[in-house]
Amino acid sequence: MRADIVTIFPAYLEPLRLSLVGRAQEHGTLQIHTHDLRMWTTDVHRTVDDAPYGGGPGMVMRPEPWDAALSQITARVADSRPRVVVPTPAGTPFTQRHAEELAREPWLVFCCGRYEGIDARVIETWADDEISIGDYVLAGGEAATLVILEAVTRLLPGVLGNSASVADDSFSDGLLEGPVYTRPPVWRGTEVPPVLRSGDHEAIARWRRSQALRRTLLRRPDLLEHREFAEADRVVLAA
Ligand SMILES: COc1cccc(COC(=O)c2cn[nH]c2)c1
Repeated sequence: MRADIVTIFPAYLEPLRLSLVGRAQEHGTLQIHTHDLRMWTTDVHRTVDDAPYGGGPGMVMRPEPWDAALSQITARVADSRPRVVVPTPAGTPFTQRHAEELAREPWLVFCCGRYEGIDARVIETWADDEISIGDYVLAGGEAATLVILEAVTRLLPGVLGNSASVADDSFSDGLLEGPVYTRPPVWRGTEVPPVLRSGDHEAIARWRRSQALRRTLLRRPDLLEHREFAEADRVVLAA
C-alpha cells in the first residue's frame, strides 16, 4: 500500500516512522509520502487560507493549493487513481469495517484540513471519503490521519506478528473486547478468573463471549441493535 499525506505540518506525521507503521514501511508493506501543502502555493507568503465567504470566525483553506497538490500527487501513475480521504468532524463515523475496506486499497491520499476546513469545491472535486474519528473538533486532520492509518496498517498482511490477533479484534464480531489477564495468577489479592487457567478451551471461549456480550450490553447497547443472537447469547444478554 502507498499512502500520501498532504498537510501544512509534515512534522506532525513523524510518529508514522515508529512502531507498527514504521515496521510496515521497513518491510515494504507500506510506503508513506508526506507532502507540505505550502509547496503548491505561489505567493511570497505561501498563503493557504483566506476569510470565509458569508462571514463567521476563523479561516478556510483556499482551493488552489489543494487542487495543484492533489493533481500532481495523483498524476503519479497513469491508469490508477488513489482513494482520497479527508478526515473531518462532518464525516462518516470511522469503524473497523471502514478500516478493513481501506486496508484493501492499493493507494490512499489523506488531506489534512486545518482552520475551519477546506473549500467545499475541493472536497466535491477530490474527496472519495470524508471520515470522522469521533464527535469532537481537532485543530487539524493530522491526528485523525495517524489514527486511521494505524487502524488500517495493522490489518495489512504480515504487519502484526500474530495474525490471529486481527481476527479476534474488538469489533471483528461486532462486540467490545472483554477483560484480558496475564501473570501473576493472583495480584493484589485478586485472582485471574479460574476458567482462563482451566485449559478447557470451549469453556474459555464461552466465558469470553459472555464477557464481551455483557460489556457490550452495558457500554455500547447500540452495537447490539438490529442483530440476531443465538439462544446461548440471548441467555447471557437476558441475565
Ligand atoms: C477538513 O476540515 C476540517 C475542519 C476542522 C477540523 C478538521 C480535522 O478533523 C477533525 O477535527 C476530526 C476528524 N474526526 N473527528 C474530528 C478538518
